[in-house]
Amino acid sequence: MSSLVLPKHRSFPGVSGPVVVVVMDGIGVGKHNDGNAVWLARTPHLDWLAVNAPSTTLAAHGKAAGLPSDDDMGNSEVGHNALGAGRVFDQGAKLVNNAIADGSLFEGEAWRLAIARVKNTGKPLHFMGLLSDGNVHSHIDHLAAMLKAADAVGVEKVRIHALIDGRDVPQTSALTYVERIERELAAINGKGGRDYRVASGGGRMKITMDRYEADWPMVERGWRLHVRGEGRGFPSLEAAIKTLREEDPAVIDQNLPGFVIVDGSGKPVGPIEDGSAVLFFNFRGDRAIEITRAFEDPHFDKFDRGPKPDVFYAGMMQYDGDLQLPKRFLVPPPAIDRTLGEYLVAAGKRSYASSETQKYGHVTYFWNGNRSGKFDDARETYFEVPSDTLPFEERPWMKASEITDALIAQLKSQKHDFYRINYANGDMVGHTGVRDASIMAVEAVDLSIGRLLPVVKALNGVLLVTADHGNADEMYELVKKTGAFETLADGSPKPKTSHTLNPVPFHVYAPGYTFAIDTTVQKPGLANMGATVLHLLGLSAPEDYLPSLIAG
Ligand SMILES: O=C(O)[C@H](O)COP(=O)(O)O
Ligand SMILES: [Mn+2]
Ligand SMILES: [Mn+2]
Repeated sequence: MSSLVLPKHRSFPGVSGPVVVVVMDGIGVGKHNDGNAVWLARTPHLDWLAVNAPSTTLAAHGKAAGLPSDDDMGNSEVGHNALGAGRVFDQGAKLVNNAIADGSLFEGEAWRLAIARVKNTGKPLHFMGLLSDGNVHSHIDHLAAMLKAADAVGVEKVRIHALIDGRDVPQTSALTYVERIERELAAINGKGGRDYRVASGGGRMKITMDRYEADWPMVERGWRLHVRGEGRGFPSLEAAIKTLREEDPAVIDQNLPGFVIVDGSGKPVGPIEDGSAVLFFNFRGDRAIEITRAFEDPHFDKFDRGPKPDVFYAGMMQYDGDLQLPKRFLVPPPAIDRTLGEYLVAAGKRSYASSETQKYGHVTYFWNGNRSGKFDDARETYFEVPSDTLPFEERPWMKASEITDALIAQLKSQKHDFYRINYANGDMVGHTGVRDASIMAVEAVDLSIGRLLPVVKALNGVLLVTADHGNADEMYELVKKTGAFETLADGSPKPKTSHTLNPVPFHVYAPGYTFAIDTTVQKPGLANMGATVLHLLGLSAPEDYLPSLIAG
């Protein structure tokens, strides 16, 4: 293993104050139009930085973030991994594609044990996960490939627990995926001897996919539906979605209430019982960890699980390498090593990381290459501000002020060398599809940045302002070919809830220093952040890190 001790930077001794990175989650640089909440927002500080601070934009999606193609929008996981790791790693979406294409997924131990379990017991093989092609947490192609493979090896009974998306894909697109999966199931069942069906479901922001322990009752609701078969019954996934939409025409997919599928006599078709196997087919960890804990932790106390079924459980990936969660997984996760955080600890530098609950793991766990622990308790301080648990469009300022208060106090204490924070607003409010609330969200971030500027200046520090991917920069869906707004039946623009393909800003606020952007850097992207921070701290980056964005 190469040494973690880095030599001094060849020409720069390091700034005399702190280096601060602000990640404005979901604030990209998009077209100037009526759907761009970032452009529409009144942002005097970001505007000032764009004119007066060395600035550029960074690629934050597709291959620059380790995703299969440049049609893949960026997301928090891949974005923070790139920011914190100094290099681009092939990410879950791509690794799973490869493992399916070369067959290694089906040769792995987890798959073989799952199949063996259900063949021995005659119980169903359960697939749980996000039913869409968003490619952020999951991809429906992966599920389809596994269904075919299960059929090919003679698995008779399959049950699917479908989390409905509308957050990484258009806001009411669920039936597209329902139609696809029902087609796959019908093709398998049609040959005879198979009983493959959907067993339960619900909107991903209502059940199962909580993250960072923001809302355990969400996971409990999912557990009751998937495992115990307790919930409102419908004859099919399609009937459930259509009825729930009729009852509440304003509901968008991510917020659909949970349900179970029942047979003619009203009995749930697929509770998860002893002897079965459960494969959670999401590859991304943040929203997979809690349900995984419910399945695996013998001392689980976050809600009353009732009698825990004796099942074989595996995730698509291992979601947390430190905690070994889950123990079994279908595809090995990216081996993200030698992250910025680890190098800083080895260099004796002290770091502070903070956000509110919704993004807390982004600046800790994702930033550190999907490790939940610290590298060094003495040199690292992490601080979480509890997030609201109400709809974010109702509080678009979220906890930006509290994160800023804490950061300013820490900066003034002069205890740390490197600070990183994430403002969740642009992203979490952007995902609601409410444009006007998103404008306020961006303004709240700008206000907070305005408070940081004089503090950083007084300490002779440097503030780097960037984002992990776009979101609030496109609040209306665009017609691909023309770039015009898509419209709803009443002619109004169709709200967009997902991330964007846009680049993100990068500003270097460094009063008293004469930094310039290094314009020779090819295709600057998020993964250039690692070397940039090391440079500013007077350290030379490891050879395989992408170069610093600052000249010199
Ligand atoms: O999990 C989510 O909320 C979305 O799927 C992606 O958003 P994030 O990547 O910004 O967390
Ligand atoms: Mn994000
Ligand atoms: Mn997001």
